[in-house]
Amino acid sequence: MNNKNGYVFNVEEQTDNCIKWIKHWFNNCSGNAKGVIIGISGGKDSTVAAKLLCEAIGSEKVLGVMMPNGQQKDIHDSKKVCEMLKIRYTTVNIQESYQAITNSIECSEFEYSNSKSINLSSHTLTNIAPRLRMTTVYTIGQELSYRIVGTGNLSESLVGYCTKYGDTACDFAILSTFTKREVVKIGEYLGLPRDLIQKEPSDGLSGVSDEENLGFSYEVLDKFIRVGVCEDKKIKEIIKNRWKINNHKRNIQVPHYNSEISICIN
Ligand SMILES: Nc1ncnc2c1ncn2[C@@H]1O[C@H](COP(=O)(O)OP(=O)(O)OC[C@H]2O[C@@H]([n+]3cccc(C(=O)O)c3)[C@H](O)[C@@H]2O)[C@@H](O)[C@H]1O
Ligand SMILES: Nc1ncnc2c1ncn2[C@@H]1O[C@H](COP(=O)(O)OP(=O)(O)OP(=O)(O)O)[C@@H](O)[C@H]1O
Repeated sequence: MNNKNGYVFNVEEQTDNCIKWIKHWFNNCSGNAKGVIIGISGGKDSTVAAKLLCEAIGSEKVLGVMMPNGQQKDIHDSKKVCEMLKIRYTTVNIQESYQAITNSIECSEFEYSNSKSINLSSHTLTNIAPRLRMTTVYTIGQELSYRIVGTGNLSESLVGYCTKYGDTACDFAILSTFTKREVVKIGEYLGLPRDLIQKEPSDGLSGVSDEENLGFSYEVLDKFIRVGVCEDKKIKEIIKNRWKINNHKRNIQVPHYNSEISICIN
């Protein structure tokens, strides 16, 4: 892809740089971690991320965690990824925790509400699973001295298609500078099976594809990101609006009224 500023995605160079950065981060910035943990969903992002990790630090240091919420219809893809990459893996089913937290909240009394209780909407429920997965991987990671890998990409991040403190929570985010289509190109370059990296992107939460949820395709979004062009004016506005209203996920607000905060540790 080439834009007015001369941006070209050189897959070979970008993959190489990413692998070098992972290696550097792990060896120098991870606080002597023993390994890394990645949630393996069977989708393209975690598949490509897992492969990059294996190339960078070796498959023996990568632990995959499969976290179905009850039955997951493509769990065979998750197993296939772990076996293909020869990484150790485990399965933690989050269904019981999901039901427990949902019931506990719905059974609690809220003094301000007329009915004294709340029924969680499907939208709110959607974000519970990613936050339980975050709790799961951080718990295992702390116990094993392993660090948590983020698999979020630039496209999802720019339009906020991710759960705050859910799948966005990580110790290092290895795909964060790549658009969705660039992630696929990296996967192809690394020789990953087409059925895994051409799979239709889905959050595995809402029951529909990302593109149905968002109302535009990643092809359109990624072109807008890299080339600055979006032919459909309505979609252009939707994307710009999503970018604006989700800014809070990329920049956490802190007080700015103390312009000079004094910290004396030296
Ligand atoms: N202006 C503002 N300033 C500061 N904070 C603000 C805020 N507006 C909302 N917030 C906070 O953010 C919360 C809403 O954000 P959040 O909880 O993330 O929830 P939200 O953005 O409403 O939903 C997340 C979306 O991402 C999708 N998703 C999630 C996970 C994975 C994937 C995937 O494909 O991998 C997709 C999911 O299907 C859903 O459509 C609010 O409840 C509030 O606490
Ligand atoms: N069922 C699951 N088991 C383990 N990890 C999961 C599961 N669902 C989501 N995750 C984690 O959350 C991340 C975000 O989910 P998301 O659906 O965006 O990614 P993906 O499935 O890898 O790729 P795609 O967006 O192409 O479907 C995943 O990459 C994975 O690390």
